[in-house]
Amino acid sequence: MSLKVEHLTGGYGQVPVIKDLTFTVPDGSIVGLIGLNGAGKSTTIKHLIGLLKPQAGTINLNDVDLAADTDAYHQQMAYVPETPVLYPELTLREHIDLTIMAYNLDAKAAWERANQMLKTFRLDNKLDWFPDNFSKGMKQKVMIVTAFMTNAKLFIIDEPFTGLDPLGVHDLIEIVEQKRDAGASILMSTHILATAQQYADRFLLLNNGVIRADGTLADLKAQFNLPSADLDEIYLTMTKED
Ligand SMILES: Nc1ncnc2c1ncn2[C@@H]1O[C@H](COP(=O)(O)OP(=O)(O)OP(=O)(O)O)[C@@H](O)[C@H]1O
Repeated sequence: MSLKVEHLTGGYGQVPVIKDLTFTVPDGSIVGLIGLNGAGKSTTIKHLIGLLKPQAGTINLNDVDLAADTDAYHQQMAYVPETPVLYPELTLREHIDLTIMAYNLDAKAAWERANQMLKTFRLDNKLDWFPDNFSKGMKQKVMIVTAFMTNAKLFIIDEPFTGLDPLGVHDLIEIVEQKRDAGASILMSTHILATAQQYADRFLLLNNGVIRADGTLADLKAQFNLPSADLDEIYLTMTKED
């Protein structure tokens, strides 16, 4: 079960950006996708959400193959992009209703989940606002609510910590941990290593489009032979290898 990626090679043209990636995001775990600017994190994510077509390899979520059954795959996953994408002509309430339709959710239960998160993010009194009236962080929170109100098995979050205030980061982590504890798989790309180290169960270190290391912090310490290092030191060591 969970997300299984095998021998994934892909990118934008003939020359691959990511090369032969094999990894899993197990059920009930938060995996941090870590790498320098240009390492291939966003390209990997674009493949996982079906925006790019692999040159080789397979992407499988709970036995549903992305290439073979794209709709069933998408029903099981939710994505929070780095830059919020909202419909300018729809209110916050209409974004929630649209998500209920797109994911075929039970409206009452979904609204209960959404209302809880809207309250946490202090957006519960802004249901009739349009996206133009929201700040960047507020738009990001709307994206988080519409993703996490679904029953997705896999949540992919691209660089979630940069646009949120510290309280927002804290609230997001609580929401992510609740989903993890309920058995979901979460993959998040980030440069904020201290936060990643605190909350992720496993890490995937990408360097120049290949996986340099994969595992828990203890696994990484062993792989890099740095028994007392933190994620920051391990990451810096990796970047100096080139
Ligand atoms: N639309 C595109 N067309 C062609 N090449 C691209 C495109 N987007 C990214 N690339 C290239 O793919 C490589 C990996 O980029 P990617 O955006 O996946 O990196 P990243 O790890 O997400 O970096 P960052 O931390 O800066 O977001 C880079 O060499 C980049 O130049």
